Amino acid sequence: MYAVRYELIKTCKQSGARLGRLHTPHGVIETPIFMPVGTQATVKAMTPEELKEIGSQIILSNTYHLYMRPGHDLVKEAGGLHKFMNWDKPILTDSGGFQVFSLGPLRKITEEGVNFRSHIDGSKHFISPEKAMEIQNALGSDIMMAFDECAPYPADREYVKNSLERTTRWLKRCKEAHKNTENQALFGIIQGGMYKDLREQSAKEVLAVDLPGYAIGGLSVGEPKKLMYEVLEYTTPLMPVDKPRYLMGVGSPDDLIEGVIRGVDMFDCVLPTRIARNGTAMTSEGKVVVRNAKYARDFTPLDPECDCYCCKNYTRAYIRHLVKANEILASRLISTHNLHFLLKLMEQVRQAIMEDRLLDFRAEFFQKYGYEL
Ligand SMILES: Nc1cc(N)c2c(=O)[nH][nH]c(=O)c2c1
Repeated sequence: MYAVRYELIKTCKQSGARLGRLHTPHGVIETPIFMPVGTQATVKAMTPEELKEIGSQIILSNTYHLYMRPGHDLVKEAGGLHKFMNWDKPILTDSGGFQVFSLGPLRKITEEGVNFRSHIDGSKHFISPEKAMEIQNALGSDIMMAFDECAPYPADREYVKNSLERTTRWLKRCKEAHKNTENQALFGIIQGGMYKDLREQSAKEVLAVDLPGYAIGGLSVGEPKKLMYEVLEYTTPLMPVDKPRYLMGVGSPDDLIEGVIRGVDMFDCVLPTRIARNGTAMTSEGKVVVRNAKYARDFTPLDPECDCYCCKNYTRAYIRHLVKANEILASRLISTHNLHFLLKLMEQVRQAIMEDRLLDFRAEFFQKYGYEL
């Protein structure tokens, strides 16, 4: 019996996309779902109450960052991550591998694990699959990610093959080391870069490890969108239909829709909150870079079709003023809007799947947003 159970509700007749429910110890999640990213135990600029208000069902937090600061032992002493950050809905934690690998020259990979220096103070550290499990067990997340290596893009075939095979060996060590299996679900991660046969090999090896869910890693790492869609096209059909499929690091409106059409159930990305802090909003008519002078006297909402707190109460002119004045409220308002926009988009996607018209919805949305089909 796993801590997390996926229930397939319906498959869209028009697209093959899936409607599901993910049952977790902290509540049921309607899928397909977008997970706001709360790197350091906070979705930047948002309170948990505001996240719930805009419809967040689950959030993601980063193992590497919480290990570095304030430390997983402190979070455990506080009663776990849910209590520490006052969030009583589901939490997914990544394994830390991706952040550690992003440290570039500061890290050294061995079969045992990864030696690296802290991005905060340069101190030396080592994370192994066992350590990644210890940290996530201490955090108490509902879904824990296996310690893996996300191959860079581009990467040569031999590197990607060796890397995926090590990721498989690490996954087996993760499963062995995982405690608290009744309350925390471990997900495996399929790698293999942009090579079809290596994706098939990684899927075969990772899916042979019996787990409650699986992720597709190694995408959204700088490859062209079309290439990501192509890899998804032949990877998701290899995955079990009765378990959730999580595409890591993906979160633009077009990629979410294209991912769902290709059978993905879960997504996460820093994009909506990151671009918000740079003064860019996602709207029903495409991106609005609100700091642009053309909005100086635009007394209309960021998005005329949006019913979020930001769009109901503030104008582009006011938000532009806040951005130019580097006011904290700018990040708060645009983050609120962008997250609401993506969560609302996923609600519309779920409705379109229910009505067997997801491809029609894509055509309508792309036309309005300014995407090319
Ligand atoms: N784009 C990506 C974002 C991520 N957070 C991850 C990850 O955490 N692990 N493994 C991955 O391959 C990966 C890819």
